[in-house]
Amino acid sequence: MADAASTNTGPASTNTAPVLTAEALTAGYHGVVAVTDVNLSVSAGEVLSILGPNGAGKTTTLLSLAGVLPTMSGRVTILGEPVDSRRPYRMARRGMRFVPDDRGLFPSMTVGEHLRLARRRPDKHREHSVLERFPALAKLRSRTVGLLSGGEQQMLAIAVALLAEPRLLMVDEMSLGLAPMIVEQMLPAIRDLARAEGIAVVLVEQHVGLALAVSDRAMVLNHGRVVLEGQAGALLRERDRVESAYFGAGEFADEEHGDADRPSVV
Ligand SMILES: Nc1ncnc2c1ncn2[C@@H]1O[C@H](COP(=O)(O)OP(=O)(O)OP(=O)(O)O)[C@@H](O)[C@H]1O
Repeated sequence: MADAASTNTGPASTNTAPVLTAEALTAGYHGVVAVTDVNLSVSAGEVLSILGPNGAGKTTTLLSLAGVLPTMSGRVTILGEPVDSRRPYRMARRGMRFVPDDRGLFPSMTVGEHLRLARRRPDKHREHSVLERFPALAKLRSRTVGLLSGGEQQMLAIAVALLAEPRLLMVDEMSLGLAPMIVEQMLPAIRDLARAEGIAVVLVEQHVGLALAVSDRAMVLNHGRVVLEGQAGALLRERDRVESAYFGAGEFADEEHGDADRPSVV
């Protein structure tokens, strides 16, 4: 983690026009609000992490940003165009890739078939440069996806998204069920590609410390609202503020639960 943090110096070549914006985004299910008043902007080459405890509204936010879940109010744009949940193909053509927490792969297809389908152009160099980041995948081309481990499937899902040369990559809980060692390899790999290729990245993550180490900015959601946001490096140094945002200031600082009992999230 220290390595990832030490290289967290901001995107190499940030194009300042935002790739993704949300203004006063409110979203939910069956008329019940789950997240409200989310405002954000992500530029090319920038990594934003959306953090927060279970049920905070992270996935709901990401689904709305990706156009999978229609917004109840507010506005989301990708490359200056309003997101239209009725036209997912158009959003994909514009370079949006969304990796859901169930990875969205076809269990009966092989790794190689996924990689071939994902390439926008018959460009072997692209495949090599993506697979260099995930060397374990290169040896598994003929393996059926249903027989891959969870970590291997996650690597494939990310590789498939990256092969399409996205302008915007959104990943929901990449670390779900993965060994910490794999997460420690994959998150910096995504950050490096984002920097090198100017991809705007939004991560929903439970590994708070690692997410902050690879991100440029982060926001913490709690009970459907943004309760803390800022530069990731600064938040990494101010873990008390992040923990307060997770647990609510003072919630654990009473007689029964001293600060020492408060679980660490960073
Ligand atoms: N399909 C759904 N129908 C109704 N309510 C839902 C649905 N999905 C999520 N919710 C509710 O919306 C709220 C936010 O859930 P969301 O999944 O966005 O949280 P999260 O921060 O991603 O949580 P976790 O870290 O546990 O995945 C929760 O109260 C949840 O119960």
